Amino acid sequence: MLRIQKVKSIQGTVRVPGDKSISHRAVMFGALAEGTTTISGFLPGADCLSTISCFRRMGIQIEQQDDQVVVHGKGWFGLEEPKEKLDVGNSGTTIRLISGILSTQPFHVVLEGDESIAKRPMRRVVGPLRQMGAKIDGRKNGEFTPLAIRGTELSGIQYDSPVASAQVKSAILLAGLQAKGVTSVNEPHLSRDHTERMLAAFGVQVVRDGLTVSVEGGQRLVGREISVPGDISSAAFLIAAVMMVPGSSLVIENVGMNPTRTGIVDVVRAMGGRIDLVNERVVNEEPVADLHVFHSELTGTVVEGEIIPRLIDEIPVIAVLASQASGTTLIRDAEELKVKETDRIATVVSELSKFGANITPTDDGMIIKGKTSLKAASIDSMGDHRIGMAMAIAGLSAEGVTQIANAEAINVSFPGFAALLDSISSK
Ligand SMILES: O=C(O)C1=C[C@@H](OP(=O)(O)O)[C@@H](O)[C@H](O)C1
Ligand SMILES: C=C(OP(=O)(O)O)C(=O)O
Repeated sequence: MLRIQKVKSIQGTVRVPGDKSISHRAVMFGALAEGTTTISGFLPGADCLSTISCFRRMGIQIEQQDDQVVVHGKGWFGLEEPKEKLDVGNSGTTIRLISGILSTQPFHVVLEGDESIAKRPMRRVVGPLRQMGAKIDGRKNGEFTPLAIRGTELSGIQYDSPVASAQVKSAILLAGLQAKGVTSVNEPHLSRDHTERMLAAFGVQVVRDGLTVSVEGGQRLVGREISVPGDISSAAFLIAAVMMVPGSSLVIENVGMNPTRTGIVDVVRAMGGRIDLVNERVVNEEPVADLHVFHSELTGTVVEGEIIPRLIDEIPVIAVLASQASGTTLIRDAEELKVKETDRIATVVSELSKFGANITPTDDGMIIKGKTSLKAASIDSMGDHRIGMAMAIAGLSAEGVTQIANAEAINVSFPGFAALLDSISSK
């Protein structure tokens, strides 16, 4: 149980843990590369540890201590058939990206995860991988886990993805690296492009043409050093904390500022919030900056269209911010929220309503009317890390003591969240 109290102000200079998307990819690509990959700034959260454990079970030697990781890659076909099922835990990124990799491997694997993973749609990757020739089975004709994959020789496809999903795009491109001919993926809006950037850093040729990205089969990856920036999706909770508590200001150093991820900064600024970018630089093909965040009075906004994939994981905390902004905030085109760790339209609405917020669900998002004064509540994260953290932030400006059950889910992406928040709060 996590307890959160109203705070007087948020102040300090901090770093957030490493980017989850980049950490997963660094381990996966390191395992498939020839030679050693050394990762610093790795996120030692439960999801990325699931990725490490899956590759260890396939015979890859990986040393991990806190945020330092060494992966002893054995080349694309150096993986071995695991003796047991692979457990992806709570991680959608692990199961979807690994499905693309395993579709090319000459062995049989069963993939499984927790209760939340069992409800998340898999045909979005299973369908296109089958079109490439992959042999994949799963409950409800491959829609749900457990998935059983028997790798084989694949052929490249030109895939028009109905969703802007980096997990779908990445699974297909990874399979495409060992498929005959060229594989390309087109998406309705640009989703996060860490796979494309990191493959290039590992020596792979990746061709982008607008919203279409292509790779040719038969390419090899070469091990290297990767420095992972702080996760903007984790920084988002601290940005929101500053905006919620009058008189606050905070420096968040070394945050990944990949433009496919910075929707949160754009939305907070559109609401009237001040975030200054300092010391902007590029590390391993990824833009990075220090964020200077200042408390500001916010007004409601509309969040829709191409920005949605650029802030999809931040919508729970944007809803919290919107409850403290004057006027109405509309969030549209975000039906993808329904297939995350929980149905995040339903869980944000149910939990934020408990604080007294004025929030209504819609088919593809939510409507929040502000500004309401929040009262402490008894919250359930429902096993969803982002719901747990978003509600903790709401608790910072609520009268009384907020209690968050199942708060251990927060370790999925932000180990040390509660202690970090405490260290910058004055009560
Ligand atoms: O590729 C990734 O690392 C991720 C992609 C997104 O999911 P979708 O691809 O399902 O949009 C995001 O929500 C998830 O937290 C991480
Ligand atoms: C949706 C998320 O992750 P994943 O899909 O990897 O479980 C998330 O971190 O919010």
